[in-house]
Amino acid sequence: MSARPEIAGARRVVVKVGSSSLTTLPGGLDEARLSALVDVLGGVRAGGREVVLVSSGAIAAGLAPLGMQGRPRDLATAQAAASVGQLRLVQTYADAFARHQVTVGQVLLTADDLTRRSHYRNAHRTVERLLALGVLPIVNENDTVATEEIRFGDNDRLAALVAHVAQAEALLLLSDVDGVYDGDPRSGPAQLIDTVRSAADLAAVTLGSARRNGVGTGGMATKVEAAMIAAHAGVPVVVTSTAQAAAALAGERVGTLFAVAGRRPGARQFWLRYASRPRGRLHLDEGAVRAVRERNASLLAAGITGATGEFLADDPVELVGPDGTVVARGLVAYDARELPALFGRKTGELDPEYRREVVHRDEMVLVGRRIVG
Ligand SMILES: Nc1ncnc2c1ncn2[C@@H]1O[C@H](COP(=O)(O)OP(=O)(O)O)[C@@H](O)[C@H]1O
Ligand SMILES: N[C@@H](CCC(=O)OP(=O)(O)O)C(=O)O
Repeated sequence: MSARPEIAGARRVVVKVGSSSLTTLPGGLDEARLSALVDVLGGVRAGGREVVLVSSGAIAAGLAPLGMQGRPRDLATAQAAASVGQLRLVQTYADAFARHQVTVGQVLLTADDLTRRSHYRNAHRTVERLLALGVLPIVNENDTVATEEIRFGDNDRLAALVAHVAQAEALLLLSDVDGVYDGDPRSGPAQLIDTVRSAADLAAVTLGSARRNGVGTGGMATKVEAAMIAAHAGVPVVVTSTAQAAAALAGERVGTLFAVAGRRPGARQFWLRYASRPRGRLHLDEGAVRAVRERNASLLAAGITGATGEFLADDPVELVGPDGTVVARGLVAYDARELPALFGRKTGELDPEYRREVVHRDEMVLVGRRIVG
């Protein structure tokens, strides 16, 4: 039996690989390393498992062809580099996977594709259909159209969301370091962490950011945050180096395992907690806060004192207590402009069309539990 049966037994895996494993600053795309990873994933596919690849590297792969020396600081140039680099990246993958008789498909996502619920369902359907057709989806952020405000920013978090979208049974976060250490191994001796079962296991850990002059973006902090999100959503995660990918997927004890820390939540609950972007706020009185927090109740108009934001019915909003604390997140049943006439009114006093809950319990998640740190 393997050391990590939950990884060895996973039939559908999401594998995320970072820029630092695929590219070098002076040379651009490192085809030998990319090809070595494809050989591993080709083998995994031949063994009957499904793979979704989340690959960074578009911007880094575009630098050398454009004669650029470093990662561009301005958005427009980074987008231009991504436009050139993404094409090279997927073409190189397509050629390498073809040698394993595996067809690949490109899936470019913007944050909006996951923060809007209808788009989220659409992304799920697309990935599901690609897998059903035997295609290996290669996912990246759609850098050429993503603007600063709407970026995922780092692909580690994107990979955690994709693991949920794809209903994966394991997530592998690959980088140039073989696991999570108790301190940045570049800055001195550090100890590898074998397993993380809760945030407490990371209490004494220092997580550095990516090298300033390197090609990666997030460093270990974004990987750990992404791993915690996935583990809380019922997906076990291994953080390790690309060189150890085969061993990790075979369930060997390499890198750092983030053990499953929660039951897999429903799609809507997961989406609300981790992927949605609130479009406004509802201000609750004390009674409403207690009802929502302690009695598992839906939010009724009677307990709302005000609202801010330009939201429409079915948008995600934050539910805020009188002291400004965010209590919950939920889907609001009315447009912002309809609400002021309802505030503080008992349900029986309202016109029949306004008698439904402002936020239904089934469309709400309580907030206040930090998942990292
Ligand atoms: N506590 C830590 N444990 C392991 N690596 C760390 C830690 N803190 C910082 N790092 C650094 O994070 C880097 C990986 O992040 P990054 O360059 O963003 O990777 P990628 O491009 O593969 O996503 C490693 O090179 C490592 O030196
Ligand atoms: N979408 C960007 C990747 C951003 C990113 O997260 O990079 P990395 O830290 O290397 O995983 C690109 O393809 O260049």
